[in-house]
Amino acid sequence: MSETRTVHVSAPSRPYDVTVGVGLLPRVGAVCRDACGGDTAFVVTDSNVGPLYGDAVERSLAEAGYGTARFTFPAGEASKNPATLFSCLGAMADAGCTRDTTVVALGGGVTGDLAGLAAALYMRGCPVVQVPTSLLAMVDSSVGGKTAVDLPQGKNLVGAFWQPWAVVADVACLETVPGDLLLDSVGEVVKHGVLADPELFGEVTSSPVTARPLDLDRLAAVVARNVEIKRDVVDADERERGLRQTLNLGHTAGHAIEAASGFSLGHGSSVACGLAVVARGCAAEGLTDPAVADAIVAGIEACGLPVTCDASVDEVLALSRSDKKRHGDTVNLVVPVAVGRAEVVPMPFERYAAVVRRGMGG
Ligand SMILES: NC(=O)c1ccc[n+]([C@@H]2O[C@H](COP(=O)([O-])OP(=O)(O)OC[C@H]3O[C@@H](n4cnc5c(N)ncnc54)[C@H](O)[C@@H]3O)[C@@H](O)[C@H]2O)c1
Ligand SMILES: O=C(O)C(=O)C[C@@H](O)[C@H](O)[C@H](O)COP(=O)(O)O
Ligand SMILES: [Zn+2]
Repeated sequence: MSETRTVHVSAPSRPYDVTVGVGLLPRVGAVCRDACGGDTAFVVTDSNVGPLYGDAVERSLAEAGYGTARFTFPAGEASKNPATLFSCLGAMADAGCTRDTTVVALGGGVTGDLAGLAAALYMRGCPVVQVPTSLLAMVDSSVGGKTAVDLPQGKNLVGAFWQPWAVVADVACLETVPGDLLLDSVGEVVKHGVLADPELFGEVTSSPVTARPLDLDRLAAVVARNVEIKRDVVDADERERGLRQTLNLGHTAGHAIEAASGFSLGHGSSVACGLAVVARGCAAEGLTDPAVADAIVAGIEACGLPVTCDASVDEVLALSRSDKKRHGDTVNLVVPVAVGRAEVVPMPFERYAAVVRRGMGG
């Protein structure tokens, strides 16, 4: 019998539980009943996840007394845009959803971000329960309340903070995730290790968590540890005024690398690559001990994640200009100072450009 772990998030705007374990999908309805009440649920999912898990989740919701409707969009980052968001909102209106309807975000980070934003907007806000099915969504995006869609100008440019009412992470769902997508998610796990937990970093970089057959109990423990790391930051700084900016480690360059690839490189791989670029560049610029940078880059490589990319320095810098951590000419760069600690260092854009140039070997 596998252990079920509960991590409590005490975000000032809304406290909630994150439940992590094996075989939890049949509990989704009961969790929604306890956390949200109401009598209707609207399941948002993508074209890969819906056919796999949509029926099980709707069955559980029906058993808990909910009438259900479902919105399915084409899987992938290309759908994380205002057009899909407004289709989803229109489908909610067509289905007669009210303010008491619980939105159930069933899928990866794209689904969670899109459905979370739809829930924040529909009738000025209705409950959302995150049911993450990718490793990335379990360890990161389902927790903390950031929701968003992309614009052609950049990632996550339209969004809201909207904490979920509950999160249910059933690691058994990871069995159906293709190998390359499962590996991609490890980028955010490595990031959490570098931010806060040298032991986690050592564990996941020395022994792959994505090796088949999957060790679901180990994965559940890894997911719960990542959720605790993120929870500690979100509890302290829900609105990203200070400490939460550290969760963006690797993202200033990473989001640019992701966009420059036309989103063919996954978010986790882009973050891993952005982290490698920043670690090398910060070492070259005297901001990070070179031994720390070497350990980070070696760890990323050991996982099988990229430490270089096809994008040019100019492309990465141009795309970095729309980053949300830029204030005027100042970039708040998250600098890895040790494996287990990062600091936000404000710097002029030109200094950030030097970090990126040197980190990319330019
Ligand atoms: N809100 C946040 O705090 C936050 C944090 C990190 C990342 N993100 C966002 O999350 C997104 C990346 O998330 P992602 O990697 O989960 O992307 P995703 O949602 O596109 O999922 C990746 C792929 O895996 C498939 N998939 C998911 N679960 C599956 C399952 N159990 N079985 C089979 N296929 C499955 C999806 O259909 C998709 O094709 C990016 O848009 C990123 O910006 C948000
Ligand atoms: O939760 C956060 O805070 C994060 O920064 C987590 C990131 O992994 C995530 O990719 C987030 O969506 C990035 O936020 P953004 O504000 O840089 O778009
Ligand atoms: Zn991220």
